[in-house]
Amino acid sequence: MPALAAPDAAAASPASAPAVEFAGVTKHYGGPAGSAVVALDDVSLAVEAGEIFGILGESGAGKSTLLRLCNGLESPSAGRVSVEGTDLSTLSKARLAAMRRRIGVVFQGFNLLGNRTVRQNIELPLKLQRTRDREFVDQLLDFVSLSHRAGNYPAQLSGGEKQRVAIARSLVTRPGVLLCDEPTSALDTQTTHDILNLLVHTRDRFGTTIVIVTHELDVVKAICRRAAVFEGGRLRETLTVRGERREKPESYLEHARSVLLS
Ligand SMILES: Nc1ncnc2c1ncn2[C@@H]1O[C@H](COP(=O)(O)OP(=O)(O)OP(=O)(O)O)[C@@H](O)[C@H]1O
Repeated sequence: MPALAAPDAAAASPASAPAVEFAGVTKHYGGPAGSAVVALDDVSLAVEAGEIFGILGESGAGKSTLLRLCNGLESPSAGRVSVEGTDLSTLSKARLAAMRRRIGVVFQGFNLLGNRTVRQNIELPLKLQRTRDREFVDQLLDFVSLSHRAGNYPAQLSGGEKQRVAIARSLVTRPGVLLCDEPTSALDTQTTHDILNLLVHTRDRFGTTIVIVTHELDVVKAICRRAAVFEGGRLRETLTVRGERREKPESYLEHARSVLLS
């Protein structure tokens, strides 16, 4: 198993606009009996193009809300969310839809269609746009090492394979930004390592900026250059990951040995 690639190998020049920028963003939701829940409170952060950026926080910290604002599923109560230099609130419905195709999403639960094959799942976003790109789909199947599984259905795949299909599907519209919501929480240690490797390769090959929401510090340590720590909707601190990344063991047995015998 190769070690993970350097976390900032493809970081873009500082001159380019941030891939994602929050400027003074607050998000309220209506609570019971007219009360309001403040899910995000005056959050400002910038994710550089080509960066793999972590979002950390305990349950209810506001992580999912931040992702929904990033891909324009929700709009802020105050402040500005920009993607690739464009303030999402300035976009017409059609242009927001086009922008959302520049933003891929990968979920903890994979969200694959059970009655479609691996290839059909990957092709689905193109089909919804009434386009085809068979050659790119073939390239993506190869990229995620699933060419031999193209005709299989999700139920015939392992969790790691399902997540690789989901990653290929998220890349088929060639997004500039990939949002990952707890992408490895349902996976074992070795499979987590493989998926994190794939995310690093995605950034290196396609230049994709990756924002990864997780509660797993090891995940951030393995692939992120920086991570924002949220508590109760507030950005408490943005940390720069320091030190040597621990190389993951070659096999599950070695991992078990290193944990149980040390
Ligand atoms: N649609 C909604 N309506 C009302 N309150 C909401 C809504 N969505 C989120 N909240 C509240 O906003 C706060 C932040 O929620 P959010 O889901 O963003 O947190 P999270 O960090 O992603 O949590 P988890 O890790 O459990 O998914 C919580 O108090 C939550 O109850």
